[in-house]
Amino acid sequence: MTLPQSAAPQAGGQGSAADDIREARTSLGIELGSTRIKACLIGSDATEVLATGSFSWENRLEDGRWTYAIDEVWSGLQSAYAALIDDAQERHGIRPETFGAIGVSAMMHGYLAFDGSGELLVPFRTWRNTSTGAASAELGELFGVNIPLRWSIAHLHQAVLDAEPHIAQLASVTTLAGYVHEQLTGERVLGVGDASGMFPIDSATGDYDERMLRAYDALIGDRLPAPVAQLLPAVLPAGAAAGTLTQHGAALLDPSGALRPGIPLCPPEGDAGTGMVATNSVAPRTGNVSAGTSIFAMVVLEHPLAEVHHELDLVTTPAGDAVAMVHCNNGASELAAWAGLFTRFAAVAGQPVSDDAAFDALFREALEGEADAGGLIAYNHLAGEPIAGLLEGRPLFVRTPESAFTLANFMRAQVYGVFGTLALGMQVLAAEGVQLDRMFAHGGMFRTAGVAQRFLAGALDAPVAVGELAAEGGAWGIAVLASYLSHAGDVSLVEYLDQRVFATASLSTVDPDPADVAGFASYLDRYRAGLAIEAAAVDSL
Ligand SMILES: Nc1ncnc2c1ncn2[C@@H]1O[C@H](COP(=O)(O)OP(=O)(O)O)[C@@H](O)[C@H]1O
Ligand SMILES: O=C(CO)[C@@H](O)[C@@H](O)COP(=O)(O)O
Repeated sequence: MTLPQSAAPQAGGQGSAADDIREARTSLGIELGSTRIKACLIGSDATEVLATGSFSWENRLEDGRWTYAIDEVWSGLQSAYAALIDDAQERHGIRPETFGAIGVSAMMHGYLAFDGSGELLVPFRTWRNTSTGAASAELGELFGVNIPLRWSIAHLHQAVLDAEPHIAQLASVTTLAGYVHEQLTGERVLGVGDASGMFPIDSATGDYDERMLRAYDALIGDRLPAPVAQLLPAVLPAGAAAGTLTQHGAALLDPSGALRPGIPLCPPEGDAGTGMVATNSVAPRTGNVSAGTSIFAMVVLEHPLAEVHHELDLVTTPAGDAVAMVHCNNGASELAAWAGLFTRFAAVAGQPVSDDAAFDALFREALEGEADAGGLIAYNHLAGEPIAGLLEGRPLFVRTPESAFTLANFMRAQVYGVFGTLALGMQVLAAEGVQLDRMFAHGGMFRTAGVAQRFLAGALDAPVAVGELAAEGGAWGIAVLASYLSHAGDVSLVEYLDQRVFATASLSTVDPDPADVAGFASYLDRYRAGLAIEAAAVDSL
């Protein structure tokens, strides 16, 4: 997800925003996304973004596993934080040294394993790894719920099954947000939404499911050094106190020494939860789609699902309510690769354009394409894609000799390709009878207004809303969760968002165009049939 566009500077740089910063009526949100680490500062009006900062990074495939270096977590956080401080100085004439509250959010799941002295035992294994098939199948059977490949317990169990030597020294496992939060505060805790992507949560207790904890301990016997509950972080709901910034934590975030310790932190959350907050989608029947490096749709459930489906993951809101998620490992990265190719072409042709301008031109062209993309098909599978039954990624573009190979159709096929696997999963959710009042979309694809939004409405055959702060993301969502710390005693999270944060927010909603709906349905038929080509590519290339 991406950050809100910069708010307008206060007149003379010394208005109420500067007062908010000086008097610490602010909340700092930090999100470690797949392609950017983002920092976002809000004031007493949560909808006003006072300053932002970011740092670009990329996962790497090392020894067959997607990872990020831990050193880069810290250098990236420091850069994003420093950029935010500079932005505050430039826009409001003041360098913040303290905040009312801080929150940390990050990509969810995966595996960060530590020994008793806090040493990382193996390189960070991110959500994108699909090497946990045996573990996920065994746990799904044991628990009677879908355990996706990227769940932390699947990573842990796979390491046990593979008898990895580090298991003997294992003292704790956490997510990226949990790790950063612990370094900043000394507290080994996790927001319930992020925890739900480690191990199944019982929404009635707001904690790890007791029955499943016991079943896992019985299965594992002495193959782990401790009962699994001792290895996992403690679970907290939104609004709970989750520790304060220590001297050590302050120095990690701001090596200049200006940042003061003692600031309260909210429970660290995953980007699913902060996406729900950023789109006011935490109440039953609300849904949202996040379209970034990955793409995933979530709907807050009114009733438990009737059956287990491998296409549907169960997580929770930051308040602990059950959410069904259709998650695809591959979102808009392949689209970005094609946009990069065209940007380079423009440069070598002597007409350089910015990345945003290239997206704008290519997306506008896609609007001119045929409703079914002229028979062209694009597969965005850079990484394995469980819903499509693919263990590895092989991005492909396919056409027949008679298909209409134009730039407009090509670009429409690429945008449709981002929504292809998601649409397959959404059909399963619809067949479960899950009702939703609206779908709210967010993420980098919506930086170009009106195009991805229209095609997504066609793909889902449902109205799609995009917020005024269209590209607002998890960094803003976690800043809002941090601001909720001082209100949690008075109002529920749903009320806080409805009444205090989103009361005046305006939305642009696009209804599905019947021609797009029919065109996408025909694209999806070909897309589904062509998955056999993808599987063959994985086998032979
Ligand atoms: N101006 C733009 N218009 C449309 N799509 C864009 C634009 N800029 C970036 N994107 C798309 O947004 C994606 C990044 O989305 P983002 O939500 O920031 O990702 P993440 O949170 O996973 O790092 C890129 O892969 C790219 O395809
Ligand atoms: O796996 C999940 C959510 O379940 C995400 O954390 C993961 O897809 C990363 O999301 P981004 O593509 O970085 O927005």
